Amino acid sequence: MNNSTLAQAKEPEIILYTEKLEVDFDGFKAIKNVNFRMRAGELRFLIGPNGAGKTTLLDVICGKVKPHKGKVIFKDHTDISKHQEHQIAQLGIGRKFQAPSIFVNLTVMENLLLSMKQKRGLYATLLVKTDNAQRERVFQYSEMIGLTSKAKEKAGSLSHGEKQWLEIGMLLMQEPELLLLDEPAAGMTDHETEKTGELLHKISDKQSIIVVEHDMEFVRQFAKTVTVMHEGTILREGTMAEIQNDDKVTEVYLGRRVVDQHA
Ligand SMILES: Nc1ncnc2c1ncn2[C@@H]1O[C@H](COP(=O)(O)OP(=O)(O)OP(=O)(O)O)[C@@H](O)[C@H]1O
Repeated sequence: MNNSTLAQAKEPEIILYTEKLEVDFDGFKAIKNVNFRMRAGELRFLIGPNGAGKTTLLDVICGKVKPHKGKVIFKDHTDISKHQEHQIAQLGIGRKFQAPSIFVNLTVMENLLLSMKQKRGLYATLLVKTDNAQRERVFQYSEMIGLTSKAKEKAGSLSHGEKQWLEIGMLLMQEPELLLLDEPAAGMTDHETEKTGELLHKISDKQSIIVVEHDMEFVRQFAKTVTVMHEGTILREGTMAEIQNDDKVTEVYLGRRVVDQHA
């Protein structure tokens, strides 16, 4: 790293950056020399055609995939590229996958309680009495995800969109500083999609978020900054207006205008 890169990297507002990141799957380079960088409080959308390396980049950040080369620097310059997934989660990075992994036979409130950062085991948490601070947190996040009125309903009875919000709420209960979300609005109704976008903006008041997204209408409506990936590299970065007028971006999306398609 040269001096100017080092100076930039030490800027306090940078929450995460990767340096010359490379992921190799048996000789196939899914990520090639990626220098990704984001500031605290950003809501960053990651887009790109199928196979561009978006999910792999999230997998590396959360520790699910180990890079072949390069670094992933989080917050206070900790290189998390060799950390285990649970260590990375403890450091403050939370990942939500596309399929919800909620406990369908437990209530919304119980699901949130179980997700709380604590030393007790899973079921001990449900058996012992919750204290005021815990109840306050459950209330705060059930309110944020719009499920306060359904707090006592079984998670299995929620709509698809509500299940996704519950899982985001469960992630928030762990108080991560950086959330990684994979297509959070996939399969949602228009109304649910709109509410999800608003929720992401609310969360980004305090936390940083990276969203992998295919739905260009959703990105257009809610993105502040967009990173476009293509064939394992970062092709472009900018506002949606800049991205959708970029010839190279249009070209990798098979000549169609980015705003008109669902990649
Ligand atoms: N475990 C793996 N083993 C081998 N190849 C993999 C593995 N995971 C991903 N790949 C390959 O790496 C490339 C990038 O995949 P990745 O899932 O990161 O792309 P993506 O941009 O998220 O695509 P999509 O939008 O289709 O989900 C693809 O060519 C994929 O086939």
